[in-house]
Amino acid sequence: CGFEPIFLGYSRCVLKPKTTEEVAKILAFCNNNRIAVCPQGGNTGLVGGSVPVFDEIVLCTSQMNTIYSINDTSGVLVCQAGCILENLDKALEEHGLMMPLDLGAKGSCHIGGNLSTNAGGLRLLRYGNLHGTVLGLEAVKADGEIIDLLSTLKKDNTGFHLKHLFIGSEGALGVVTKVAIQCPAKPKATNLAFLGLESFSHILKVLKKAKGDLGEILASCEMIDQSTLDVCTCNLKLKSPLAEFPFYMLIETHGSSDAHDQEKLNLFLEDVMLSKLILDGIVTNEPSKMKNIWDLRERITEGFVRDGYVFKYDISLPIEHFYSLVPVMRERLAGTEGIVRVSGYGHLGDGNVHFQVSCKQFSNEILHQIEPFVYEYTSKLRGSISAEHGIGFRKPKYIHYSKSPESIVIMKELKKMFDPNGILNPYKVLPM
Ligand SMILES: O=C(O)CC[C@@H](O)C(=O)O
Ligand SMILES: [Zn+2]
Repeated sequence: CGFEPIFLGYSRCVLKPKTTEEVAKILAFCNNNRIAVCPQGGNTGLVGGSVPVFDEIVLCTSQMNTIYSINDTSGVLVCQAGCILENLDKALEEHGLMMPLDLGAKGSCHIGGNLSTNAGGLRLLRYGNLHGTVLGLEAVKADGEIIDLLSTLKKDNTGFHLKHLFIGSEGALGVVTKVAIQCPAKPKATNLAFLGLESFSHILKVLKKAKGDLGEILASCEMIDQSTLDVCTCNLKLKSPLAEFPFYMLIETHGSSDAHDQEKLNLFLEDVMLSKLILDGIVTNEPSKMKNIWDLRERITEGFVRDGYVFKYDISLPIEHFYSLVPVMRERLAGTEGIVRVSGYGHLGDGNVHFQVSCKQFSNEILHQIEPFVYEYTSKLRGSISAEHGIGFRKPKYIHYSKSPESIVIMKELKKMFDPNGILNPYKVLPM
């Protein structure tokens, strides 16, 4: 999982059920025999949630890949949990639809894993997170009981909204087996701007202006700092269409009329150029050019790996502080041997920064200079210590930096209720 050696897993048994009933039988057996289970989708997570760290049985959803229905009119897709995100997108394309979420791992991540981790990704700014787009789901509790919450309705206020308990609980309360999700129309027009900027204060101004001027067509707003872009250009040898600048922004628009969208985008770009908010920029709607630009963003994770060891932090902060941790940490780590780069990039439009410190190899000394400082810093600003990657195996002992003692107690009570024997993803998500 991910690229961090601490997540090397071990398991003697991988089970690949095809149906919900098979999942139910496996869990009932494991529950009765007190056998720990690690639910696993595409195993693309970054916090070790899908890794069997203590010889758990792996319950892998890769054989559960049936699409049951796609409704052209309502836009509702119903499928099994093991469908690969990119395959769903391709299937929807024939119906003029697309998945509401998109992430770098789309070629291997499973929709069930996406739900279980409440995956965010690159177009959350426009289409919202899975708590909004998932209409219903089916899940199996630790004791094998099947919970049918597979509504396809947009509106349903009959009682408690139980589906939300399974979205983002990282397989600790149950295994998601089926999904009903609201899919938007595939945009007829997509345009992508790649901008070079001089400072983070300019980025904030451009973000505000993009929200105001592009309004309903704004779909993504990502930022990358220069040292992060270097992992793509130097480590992966990707080509950037712009010269070097301290910061970059990717702004994608989705709309129904190319002429209308381009007019808006061009006016916006003219303004930000004239007012010197940006230093340079290009805009394109050519699929191959858009792909090359998106590669500079989507392949960052892969690029960082080539530095050696990467300390990764996935943080939500109030927007004015989005980048503030980077200079603070650069100062804190100045002169420390073995550091390759201290960088920040990520989902600017959602206030979610991916803060990374890469070094030639893992070092305890560097780790202790970063942690718990990074969590304390985030907590003081009332940010989240895990904005989209979850808690997994990596962060249970830090959850208190983002959650109050009272809410941790409620989470533990819920866990006891859903999984009294603690067989589902033990030692993950919740602190001991
Ligand atoms: O590698 C990471 O830390 C971030 C991965 C992913 O969330 C992204 O936004 O590219
Ligand atoms: Zn991300």
